[in-house]
Amino acid sequence: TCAFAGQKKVLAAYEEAVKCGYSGARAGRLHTPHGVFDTPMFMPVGTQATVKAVSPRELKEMGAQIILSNTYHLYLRPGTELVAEAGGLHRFMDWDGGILTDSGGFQVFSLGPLRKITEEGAAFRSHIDGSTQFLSPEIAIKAQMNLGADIIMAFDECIPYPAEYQYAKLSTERTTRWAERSQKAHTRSGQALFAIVQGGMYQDLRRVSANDLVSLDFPGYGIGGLSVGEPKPVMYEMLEQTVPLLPENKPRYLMGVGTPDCLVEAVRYGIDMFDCVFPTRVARNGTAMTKSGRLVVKNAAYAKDFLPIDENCGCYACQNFSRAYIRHLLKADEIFGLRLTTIHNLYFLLDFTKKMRQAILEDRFLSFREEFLAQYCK
Ligand SMILES: CCOC(=O)Nc1nc2cc3nc(NC)[nH]c3cc2c(=O)[nH]1
Ligand SMILES: [Zn+2]
Repeated sequence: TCAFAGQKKVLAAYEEAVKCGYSGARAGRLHTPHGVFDTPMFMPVGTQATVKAVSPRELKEMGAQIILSNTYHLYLRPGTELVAEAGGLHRFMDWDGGILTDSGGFQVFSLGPLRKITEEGAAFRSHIDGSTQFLSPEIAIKAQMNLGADIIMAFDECIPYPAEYQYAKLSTERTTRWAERSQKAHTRSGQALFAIVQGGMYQDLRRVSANDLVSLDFPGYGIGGLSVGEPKPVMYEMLEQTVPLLPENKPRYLMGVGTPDCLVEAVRYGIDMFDCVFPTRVARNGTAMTKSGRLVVKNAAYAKDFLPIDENCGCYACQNFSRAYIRHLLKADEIFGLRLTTIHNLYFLLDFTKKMRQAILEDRFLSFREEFLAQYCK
């Protein structure tokens, strides 16, 4: 079950609100078998059943609520039946918070050398051992039921960017048929199946995709096919076309996003949930996220900088270590260096979503957004 109680601020006069630039931002509570979680929320990505370089205890400590794991990877290695025998993904990785698994759709199309997509599903070669593999809605849902995540995703095709209108149309219609097959294959109660809106960068296809999936009645909706290289204004335009068509009392999850500037814009359009590998990935090459932009702590400029990455940051790295120390560890290829930059970046994004939630609840989200964007350079 996944009930969403959006605490959307009730506005006296909607028209009045629109004039003053009222946004669709809302602060909600997501109910799952592993707890009730606040939105807007950022979900750390733990592709292979671990959020790289940090422990479940550290994730808890920094305020992570729901984490993401990739079905495609776990299906290939160690196998989703094995995880089921181990007691499911929560037990396997010792995480008692929420878990969301993706259907493997995106990875198949972006990772493995793709073989062929048919009505039945997608044939591809494993990026691990080159073996020929096949994923379909039924196989992807069975794999996710084996993993036992709280929220699972319908099998979809993330349309590449750019794509011809005709291809986007056919693919989106197929994703809707796959969503229906995912629904029929999903027999595990207590687990929420989200559909994924596609439509490429075409307004009309986005609206058709959203309306068709809403009429199939899912407990939540992912917005896919974005953050695939399109200009940000195009992504925002697709959000503007899609989000208003989704039920207000259900969670909206924008996949693969992103940087703080994208998060604050997407929240303005009414997005509740985000995931992105960016904070953990850039951390591993020594880049820290701050409210004024990125800080490459590996740079020589910080060799004798004995201040923390961010003096106002409450994370373990900023409370105890200097830029000079972290730079030294990174230069010396010490694993602890990557752990500190990862802890900081995850904390930064988790704290940022907390600040957005607070701003929404206190009806000052638009000024929060203005102030943040004025200071943050991409
Ligand atoms: C997380 C649930 O995802 C799925 O099951 N399919 C899917 N995943 C995506 C992941 C994405 N990451 C990015 N940018 C980094 N864009 C994405 C799109 C999809 C998608 O359309 N469909
Ligand atoms: Zn920090």
